[in-house]
Amino acid sequence: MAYIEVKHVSKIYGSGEQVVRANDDINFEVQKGELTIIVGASGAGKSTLLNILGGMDTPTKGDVIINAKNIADDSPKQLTTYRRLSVGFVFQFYNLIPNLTALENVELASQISPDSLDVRTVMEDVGLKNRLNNFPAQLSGGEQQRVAIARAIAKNPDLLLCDEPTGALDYKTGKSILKLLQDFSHKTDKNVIIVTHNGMIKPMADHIIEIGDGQVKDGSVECPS
Ligand SMILES: Nc1ncnc2c1ncn2[C@@H]1O[C@H](COP(=O)(O)OP(=O)(O)OP(=O)(O)O)[C@@H](O)[C@H]1O
Repeated sequence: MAYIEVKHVSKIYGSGEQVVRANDDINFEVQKGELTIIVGASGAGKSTLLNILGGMDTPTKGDVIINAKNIADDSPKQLTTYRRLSVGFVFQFYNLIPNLTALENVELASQISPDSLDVRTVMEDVGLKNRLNNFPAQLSGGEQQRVAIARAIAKNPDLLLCDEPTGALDYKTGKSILKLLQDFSHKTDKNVIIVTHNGMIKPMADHIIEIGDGQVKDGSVECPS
């Protein structure tokens, strides 16, 4: 059975003449341990889909089966538990807490998970063992994104969702961030899903899902490993 099954998912915002079909009958499967990227033009519905997968939004219609459980049926309380225990998030602009050090930012997230990883080991894995006591403003963009990734990984989530994680970074720094995400997925057999405009990511993916006008396009491919 696939780790993720998205079946006939639609998300409709507004009503009457103001209706926006952000996702319009989306269907795909993702196998365990895959690094998946979701690509598509601006407004295609990528972030909406990522938010639904992460339990931050609910579909208007359809099933979102993650690890054999349909989160589309979940109550808000169940979704809170799902987000807390099963999902890590990485965003374009890091979203670190400015008055906490890099280490404290990661510790804070690890404290909400009963299955968290050793924070100092995670910081070392992302190449930041010498920057533990720096505040976000003292770190480069790439380093701040490493802290954000460490924060997401330290929770030990089954699913790591990234919305344009390299959007604010130069090519070389972006590539090193992607390698980090790829390593996480392949070494731990966990799922990473990256929403992006960045074509550079395509060769690193195990699975590419192309979205256009709220629908999965035929170009979507499962990449041979
Ligand atoms: N909360 C909302 N209320 C109304 N419309 C929304 C809402 N969220 C998204 N939309 C609309 O849904 C459509 C898809 O938006 P979405 O953010 O998912 O696209 P995207 O592919 O992630 O775009 P981008 O690459 O520019 O971030 C857009 O037309 C957007 O305006």
